[in-house]
Amino acid sequence: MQIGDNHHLYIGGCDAVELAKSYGTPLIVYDEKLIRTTIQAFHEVFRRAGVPYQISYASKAFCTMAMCQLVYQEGCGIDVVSGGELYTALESGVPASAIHLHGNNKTPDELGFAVDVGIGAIIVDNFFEIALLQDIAAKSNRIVDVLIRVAPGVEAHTHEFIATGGQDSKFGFDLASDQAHMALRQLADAENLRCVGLHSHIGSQIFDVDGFVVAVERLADLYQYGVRELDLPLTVLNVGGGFGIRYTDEDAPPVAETLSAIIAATRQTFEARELDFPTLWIEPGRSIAGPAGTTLYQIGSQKRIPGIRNYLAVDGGMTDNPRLALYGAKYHAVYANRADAEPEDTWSVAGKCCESGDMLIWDAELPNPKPDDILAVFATGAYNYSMASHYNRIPKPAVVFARDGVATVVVERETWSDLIRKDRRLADL
Ligand SMILES: Cc1ncc(COP(=O)(O)O)c(C=O)c1O
Ligand SMILES: N[C@@H](CCCC[NH3+])C(=O)O
Repeated sequence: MQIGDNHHLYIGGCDAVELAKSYGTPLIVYDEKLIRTTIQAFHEVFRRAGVPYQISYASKAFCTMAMCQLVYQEGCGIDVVSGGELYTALESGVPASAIHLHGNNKTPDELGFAVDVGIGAIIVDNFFEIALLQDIAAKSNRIVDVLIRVAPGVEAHTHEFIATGGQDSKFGFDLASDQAHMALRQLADAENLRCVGLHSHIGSQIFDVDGFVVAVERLADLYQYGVRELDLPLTVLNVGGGFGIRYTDEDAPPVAETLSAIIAATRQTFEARELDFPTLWIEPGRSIAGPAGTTLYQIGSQKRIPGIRNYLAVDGGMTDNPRLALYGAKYHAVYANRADAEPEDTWSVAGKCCESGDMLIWDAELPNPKPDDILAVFATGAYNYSMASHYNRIPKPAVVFARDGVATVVVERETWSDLIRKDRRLADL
């Protein structure tokens, strides 16, 4: 946390209080340099290991044109999971060849769009999709590079709603019951699909490397089967994203160590099977976007319930950050206008939605609030704006990138008129 002589919080060299004044609240402020240095740190781990690799930013964490431009400039590909994300990445100027498409239920339109623009790869998720995609690729007379998404039966130690690699998951081909092997056999026979790799993503906000290592070992067996038994042109092992970040002091993210351990496990398992080291893909989302984002809110109403709890309400809430409501997520906050003030009491930070679960932080240690306080909630860069809603017809906040003291609006604040833009009045009333 950077604090100026005026005791204000600074983000990317910009005074957060001035940002709130200039652009209004809630405001999501990204430290642009932090996004860049985080990506550079990922590159560095791979470069030091001297292995072929690709970093694909999982745009679901925060998908806007500016973010796609930035991460592509830093040498990332883009992982998209819908036609809308694909469209955003393409409109930002990222070439289709640097994009790959995920999803457990891609529609024919989405697949057709991806094939038409010449997407880099499609990660096929299920048998229904193999048939659909083969048909679409044949009709447009193209050969499409695909990876298969494998459910490796690994339980990542994270919230059950964001664990995705276990056997009972809606994502991917089950490895234990041989469905993944069967998928590879089908792809070996699919004339317009070229299976170039395997993918697994075991979950999100993971701190423990063991799940990744087990997934790599299991995928290596399947990879060996694909190369040796089916003569597939496999070159890619994509281990997904999921690297945990620090939301509060309880979290201690070992991102570089985790990545190094994944590289070492890949080296060991592939060498043991006398396979060439694959191009190792990762798809970090949260770890790139999350720590760089801070949300600024104007403090509003307060109440003390004697012997029970103190509530402090802000001018946003679950509409811009649904993560506490969904996952019981924890956040750290300070007042941006007196960022070094000592806590005086516990204050639970509530949103302004008509919902008791609309909370941002339970029992935060904070100074007693004053009317002009601006609350800064840290690590809100991932799965906040991208999961924002219009519940209670609350417009989505503005987003700025701050760098070397200069702020740039990358998403305009929505207005009430934006909210009714797609509404149509009944003609006869
Ligand atoms: C297939 C896939 N790749 C990458 C990610 C990004 O995960 P994270 O944001 O935890 O890095 C996700 C989301 O969990 C995902 O589903
Ligand atoms: N949206 C979730 C993570 C899901 C990741 C997508 N597979 C979160 O905020 O933690």
